[in-house]
Amino acid sequence: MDRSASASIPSSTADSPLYAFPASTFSTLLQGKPATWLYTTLAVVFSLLALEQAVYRYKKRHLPGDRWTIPIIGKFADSVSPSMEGYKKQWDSGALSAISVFNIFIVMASSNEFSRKILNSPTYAEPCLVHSAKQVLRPDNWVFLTGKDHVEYRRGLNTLFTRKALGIYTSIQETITRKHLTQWLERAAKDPSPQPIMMTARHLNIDTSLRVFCGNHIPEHAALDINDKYWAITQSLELVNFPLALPGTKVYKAIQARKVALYWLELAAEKSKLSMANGGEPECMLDEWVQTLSHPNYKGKREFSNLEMAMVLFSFLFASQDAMSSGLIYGFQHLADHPEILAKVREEQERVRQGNYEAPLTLEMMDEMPYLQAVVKESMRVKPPVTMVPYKCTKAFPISDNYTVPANSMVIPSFFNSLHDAEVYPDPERFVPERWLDPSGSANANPKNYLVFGSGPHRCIGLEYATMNMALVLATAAVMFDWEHELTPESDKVDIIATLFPKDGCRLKLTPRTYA
Ligand code: HEM
Repeated sequence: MDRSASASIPSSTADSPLYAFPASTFSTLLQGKPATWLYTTLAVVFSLLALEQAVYRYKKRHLPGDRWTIPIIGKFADSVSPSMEGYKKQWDSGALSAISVFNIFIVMASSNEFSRKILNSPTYAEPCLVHSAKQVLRPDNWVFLTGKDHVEYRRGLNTLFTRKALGIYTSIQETITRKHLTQWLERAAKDPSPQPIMMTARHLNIDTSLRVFCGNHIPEHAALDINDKYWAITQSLELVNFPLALPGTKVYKAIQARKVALYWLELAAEKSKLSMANGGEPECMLDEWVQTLSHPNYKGKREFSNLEMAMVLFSFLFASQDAMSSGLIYGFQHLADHPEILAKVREEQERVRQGNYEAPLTLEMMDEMPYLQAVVKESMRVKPPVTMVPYKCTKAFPISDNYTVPANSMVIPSFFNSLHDAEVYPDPERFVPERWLDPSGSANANPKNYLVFGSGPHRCIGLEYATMNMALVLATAAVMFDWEHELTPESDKVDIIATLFPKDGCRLKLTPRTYA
């Protein structure tokens, strides 16, 4: 899920030792002294600032990190414009390291051991999305459930990602993908110069998601409207936002966008229920879900209102839109930069499709494409869409023999170092899909290092769907056109907009492939 963030500030994490300044100390300052209000105020401010430093140092103990924190704002400036270089410096400073932003004490975990430990310790730590998430998703969204409630709710959603369900989604994905890639080619025919695929790939993804989730229960103009407005949601996922959702702010715009999306998704749930009640065949995720709910075996279990269903679908959109777009854009970029690998993808396509490039892909055909699957896996290893997820310690967390993360701190497991561990992935910066083809090779022998989708009770619920979608788009593109990457000084630089994107938006020149 796009919990990718870093030193973002969860609303609920406000741990305010500073503001618990005892009143008795305050009055002592005044007693029997000719202190003016100015002196008093200065004394209070000075004491608070000193206390801030003392608390920071007490919590940090021996962890690497600044010896002093910048008063009040801490590392706020770094979190406003995050850079991969900045993060890498932090991760490389130690397996655990400390920072503070607006008095929220944050422990960054960069090693595989500690990152996994946080993700798999629900009694000590639970996810806390970026600050704006509760406002954007609504606080009653299921993704904010924890513990047993979360496990039970999530169990009910597994039915949406069974192999049978994925089979239904494949044909929708295939249709939408072809439609969009054909439009890409039509635009390229009018203007053959390289164009960034940042927004076109995002549009392809959201259209695919909406159709997979809602089929034809959502009208075309509504899907376009949601796509237009969704960018406001992505922009609101900044690490730090203006705290009040006042008109004109990013969070306000994102809330308006969510209202539009929820309106259409709720209507789609209603239409799906009607269609299934009238004996329709399931054609999308909603239909699959409604059928499961009306099955005799389901009797007596939890019911879902139209609004609840809409909120679940919205959480999927929220979780997937940025991560899938990032994954797909880097998939195109990696293949363009490695023509020898793209050639092998095409050889595999030729073998499986047996010369029929128009025939729709099926799940069974995708099963016969191990090289393509290795490409997708490797692309996300080299450039993980989500590099870290913020968690919050619900109580003091003895994470190692000599360090306990204080209660209410934020802990951020990072995935980058696990995915770039040279012992598991030799030459880790290189894009080498072959490393996944050897079943006894170090990449396959160490599945615990592959944290692209997280780990533990909150591990990504949509991972099969996401990887299948990326594979399907790249496979279809590989047979429809050639793409050339226009290298710019920004191509290898990373923009962190919730997830990772190439700074220049990945500029591609497309040329249709023709078959005799
Ligand atoms: C390339 C695409 C994707 C990536 C890289 C990705 C990555 C992640 C990560 C890292 C997490 C947090 C895991 C943790 O805390 O241990 C997550 C959670 C989640 N993801 Fe994904 N995700 C992707 C696509 C999707 C899709 C397509 C869906 C739904 C259709 C989805 C739905 C979710 C949900 C609902 C959660 C929260 C699960 C929970 O809290 O139980 N994601 N994802």
